[in-house]
Amino acid sequence: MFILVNLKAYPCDPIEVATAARDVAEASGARIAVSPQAADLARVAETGVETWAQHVSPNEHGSHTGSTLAEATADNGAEGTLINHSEKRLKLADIDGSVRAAERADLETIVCANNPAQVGAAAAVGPDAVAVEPPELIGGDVSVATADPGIVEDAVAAAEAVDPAVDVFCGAGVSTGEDVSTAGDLGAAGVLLASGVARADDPEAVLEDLVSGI
Ligand SMILES: O=C(CO)COP(=O)(O)O
Repeated sequence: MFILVNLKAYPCDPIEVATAARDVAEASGARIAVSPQAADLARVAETGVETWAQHVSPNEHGSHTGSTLAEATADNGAEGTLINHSEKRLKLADIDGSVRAAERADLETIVCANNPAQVGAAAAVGPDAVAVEPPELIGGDVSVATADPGIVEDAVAAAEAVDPAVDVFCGAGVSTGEDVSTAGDLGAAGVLLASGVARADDPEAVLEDLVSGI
């Protein structure tokens, strides 16, 4: 199980979380990545933790003010990127363009989706993985795998029907090792989470509990 911690725009210290994630990953052997704000990519990557972007733009080099270039993201230490997060929705053509941009820059990709139908569409674009995150459960206290196990199973089936090589993640409300374990039992290859770590008093303790569920 891959654990990806999305820091969103939470007011946490990205280096404190990155250092904790690096240490827990090293001690446990678990794969843990941290996805900070674009401006923090380089200093998060310098901690040695696996670093992911929250988004890359579909465009190439050129006159694209305000874009997040995949190549610049990779040059600043990112190894992968989320695309189409529920809080950063894209049109289908732009999801495709962002996946292609990430491929050019050798970034691993997870395309997010609200439900199993969108998971099928996202898988068709050819990312490394897709993630189902019901928007109504994001930021809440109940894990998607507990609140709606069927949506995880249906997402796994939807991706499998399109492209069995595409891994399926789930996210929303994940905060404990038991949540990780339940997600794995439903067929998820990993979890995305944010508030459970980014808003925790002791992020390292939460991460240690999370890896106990792998
Ligand atoms: O959006 C998410 C991860 O990308 C999930 O957020 P929460 O873990 O805060 O529910």
